[in-house]
Amino acid sequence: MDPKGVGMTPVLQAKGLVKRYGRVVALNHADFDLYPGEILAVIGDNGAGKSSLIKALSGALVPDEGEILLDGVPVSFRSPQEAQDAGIATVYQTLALSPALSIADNMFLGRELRKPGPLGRYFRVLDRAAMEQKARGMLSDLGLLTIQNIRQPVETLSGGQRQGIAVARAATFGSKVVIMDEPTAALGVKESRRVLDLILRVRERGLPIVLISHNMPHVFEIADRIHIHRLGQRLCTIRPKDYSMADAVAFMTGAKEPTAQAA
Ligand SMILES: Nc1ncnc2c1ncn2[C@@H]1O[C@H](COP(=O)(O)OP(=O)(O)OP(=O)(O)O)[C@@H](O)[C@H]1O
Repeated sequence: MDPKGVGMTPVLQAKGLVKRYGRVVALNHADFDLYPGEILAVIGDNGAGKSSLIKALSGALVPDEGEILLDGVPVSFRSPQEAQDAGIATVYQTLALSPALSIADNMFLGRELRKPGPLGRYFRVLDRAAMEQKARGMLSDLGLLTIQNIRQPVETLSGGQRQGIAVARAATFGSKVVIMDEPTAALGVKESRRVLDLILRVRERGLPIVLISHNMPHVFEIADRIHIHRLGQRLCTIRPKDYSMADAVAFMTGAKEPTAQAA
């Protein structure tokens, strides 16, 4: 599928990001564009600066130079919370879920619904029924209702199911962008399949996704565009249908240079 949003204002954009760690330049005038409704994969060799880029976009790192724009408006995040509040939801490899809490509790962690009226307002009584109903609705929208019991503690779920909860949570709360860092790295074949399907379903709902992955078959299967990062900057972006996986790896490692058009 062709990315729908290319040519429109990027949902999330970075221009000339620089991040130095002493003498190491992790980001060397890096640019980034994510368009509405697309799955953008970010690939690059170890140490190329992918994590630094993602951290800058998600508020976990403050760049030394450069600009970040959300819906065309310059933003500067001083913490991941600020980025999240602005609509940038990040699902990390090490998931920020509380294992002992239920699925519904995890989905509403920090955003609990209270009972209407004085019970909720003054006595802070949680509206469990409403949370469970909303959680169930969201999971079923995303095709995740193989999870039978919304009250079941998250520690009883598989890795793929946990990713599902984290993504559902990210997709529920007014997010504009979902960033997923190596979502399938720790998963088996079947579970990976489910997570890839989930990413496609999130796109169907209109949310653009940034997918950081070392898994070329996964990237080539689901990405609309691929941002290739090398030596702290964006080398080029390609469409999977125009190039082979071998080409992408060759660009990544520097074995081959992209055409002027891709660069
Ligand atoms: N906190 C830090 N302190 C010092 N150097 C750092 C720090 N974080 C990253 N770097 C350096 O910055 C460069 C880019 O690292 P980054 O983690 O962004 O790359 P990456 O593409 O995500 O790599 P990988 O695929 O291996 O995770 C590397 O040379 C790394 O050693």
